[in-house]
Amino acid sequence: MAKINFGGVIEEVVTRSEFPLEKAREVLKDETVAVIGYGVQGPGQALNLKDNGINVIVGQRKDSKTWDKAVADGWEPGKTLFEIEEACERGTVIQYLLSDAGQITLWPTVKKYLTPGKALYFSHGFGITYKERTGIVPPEDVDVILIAPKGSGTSLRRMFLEGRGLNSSYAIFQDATGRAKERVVALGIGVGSGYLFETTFKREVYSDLTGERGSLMGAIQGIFAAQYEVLRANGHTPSEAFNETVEELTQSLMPLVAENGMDWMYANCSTTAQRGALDWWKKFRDASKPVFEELYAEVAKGNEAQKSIDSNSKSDYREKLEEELKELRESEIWQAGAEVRKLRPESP
Ligand SMILES: NC(=O)c1ccc[n+]([C@@H]2O[C@H](COP(=O)([O-])OP(=O)(O)OC[C@H]3O[C@@H](n4cnc5c(N)ncnc54)[C@H](O)[C@@H]3O)[C@@H](O)[C@H]2O)c1
Ligand SMILES: CC(C)(O)[C@@H](O)C(=O)O
Ligand SMILES: [Mg+2]
Ligand SMILES: [Mg+2]
Repeated sequence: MAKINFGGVIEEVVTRSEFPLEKAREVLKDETVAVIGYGVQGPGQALNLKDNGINVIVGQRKDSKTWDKAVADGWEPGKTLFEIEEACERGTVIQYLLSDAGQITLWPTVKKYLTPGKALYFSHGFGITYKERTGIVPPEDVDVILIAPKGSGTSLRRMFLEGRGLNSSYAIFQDATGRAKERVVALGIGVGSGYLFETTFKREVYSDLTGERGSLMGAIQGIFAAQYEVLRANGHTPSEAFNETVEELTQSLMPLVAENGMDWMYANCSTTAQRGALDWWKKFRDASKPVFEELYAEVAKGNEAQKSIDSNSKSDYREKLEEELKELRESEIWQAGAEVRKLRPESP
């Protein structure tokens, strides 16, 4: 494993050059990888594994939209696409990619097929870490492993097709066969990861729940809304407020930050922007840090997991969710955004 100095802290990572695809194929040559669930991660991981020459089948509920999607993606019923139970029976690696709530419901069924020597694979530390709440306790004679792509399943597939790779974390919760490490790393490379960094199930779920509620989605949406509302309240038009809040960030600055870092961005904007951004960032950090601390504490107590389990198990879950998503979709900022996106010269 390569030792990398991340800003003064040495970590070990697995790169594709030290664990090439040929090695992954060799490790997995006698395995049948059953990808259970074809929502967001399922398609990305299953298609990348297939294109990487791994023996993979998909397990999905019949008579569902996602079954039809799997067929449209080229999975063949009875050959590479099966009902969940049949796929679990055929798989030697069971990639448990149902929604976290679906994993709880289906656990008694899936557990039956975890015969000795199989591997149970997750892309989230949720089910295992919060086992008192999920009831997911695997038998002791199977490997329990995790590859968590750090991004959407949509990006996992898109980046793979572009010859790039999304980074993933990996973890071993249980090594029953003595092969858990080579299995998990081979699967990580097989699903198209750019490189792999080590974690535990607990650290994965704590950081993931914090990130998606925080700077990846929750906090950023909150900051977008706050700035947009202030600009609008002060007489700025929707197009001006949206461009100055979101469009410039995603289209101009973030690609540069992705390439070079925020430190470079600070060094390569106007002196005026530089002065202001240097003066204001600590104020924003200090204002938001207590919220992040509260968020992390809620995650660590299991309250965020419980909220998500409870809301997912309500009978009117879908309707309530649709109402909340509609509110976001119909908010002025995202309505303005839809128009701004259409005006991009490259838009169809
Ligand atoms: N969405 C992402 O991009 C992403 C990123 C990293 C990790 N993850 C993790 O990967 C796993 C899968 O997430 P996802 O977003 O792809 O899931 P999802 O919400 O898209 O659902 C996946 C599948 O679960 C099936 N399902 C849900 N409830 C079911 C039930 N009761 N019985 C049978 N099938 C059921 C759905 O039909 C669907 O095919 C989760 O552990 C998630 O935390 C997701
Ligand atoms: C793609 C995300 C936000 O990183 C993932 O964690 C999820 O749960 O969908
Ligand atoms: Mg997540
Ligand atoms: Mg995530």
